[in-house]
Amino acid sequence: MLELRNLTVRYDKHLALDDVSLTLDKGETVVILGANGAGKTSLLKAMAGVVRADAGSQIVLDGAPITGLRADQVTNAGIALVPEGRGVVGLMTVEENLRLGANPKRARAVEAERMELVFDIFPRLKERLGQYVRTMSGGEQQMVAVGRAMMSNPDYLLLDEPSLGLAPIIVTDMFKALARITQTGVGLLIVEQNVRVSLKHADRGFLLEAGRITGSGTSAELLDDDAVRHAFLGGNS
Ligand SMILES: Nc1ncnc2c1ncn2[C@@H]1O[C@H](COP(=O)(O)OP(=O)(O)OP(=O)(O)O)[C@@H](O)[C@H]1O
Repeated sequence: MLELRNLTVRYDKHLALDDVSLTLDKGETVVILGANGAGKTSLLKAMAGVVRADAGSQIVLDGAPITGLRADQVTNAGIALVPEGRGVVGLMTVEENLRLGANPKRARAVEAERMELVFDIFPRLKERLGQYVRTMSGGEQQMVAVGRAMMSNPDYLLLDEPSLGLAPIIVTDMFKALARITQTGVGLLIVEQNVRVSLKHADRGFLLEAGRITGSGTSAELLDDDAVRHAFLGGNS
């Protein structure tokens, strides 16, 4: 289990995350819903070791504290981040991008086996191995980003707005691929503004407003929640 206990993040005097606590199990999908500037990216970056958490914050992986680890150490511990904007290398091919994600320290399976799993999840990547990523569509680039993160053999995958800028049909395909990833036992933490689609695919969710958790529940509960409807789904729709 991955646990956040009282996670607080500050940029100088600005409090971006205030005492956030939550848990994520292997094989489950949890979504963090929040408007622009709510702190969603900061939450994932703190978990991934990209930004520093304040004193008193605890990030705990299977009972062991991992607070303060560097990004590469967090990846070695089994947590992979798919950043906003995807972070793929446009001037490299699909294959080169995937190999960048391979992590010898977590080589429970050899690189070729990881690659086969990625092709199983995203068959198109196998067909496009030699294509330069910058020539790919947004949806295909998102496949490369998720595939690359999967190459590190993570137990937990953190995804920053995986649906951003994608057409609805592509978003549906992406969430189907993510569901396939959870079937392999990986836990997913997804931050999203696309409330309907993400709740449809998630087990549970949290509402993040101005750096604080203001609500939580199963996906069905959140879809039925007045505050969620009001904030994200256009009133009573
Ligand atoms: N490096 C930084 N320096 C100063 N302030 C920052 C920094 N990064 C984020 N912030 C501020 O922290 C708050 C939370 O930002 P964050 O990017 O985590 O929100 P978000 O929910 O991901 O927003 P968005 O959906 O717009 O990406 C915002 O007010 C933002 O301006």
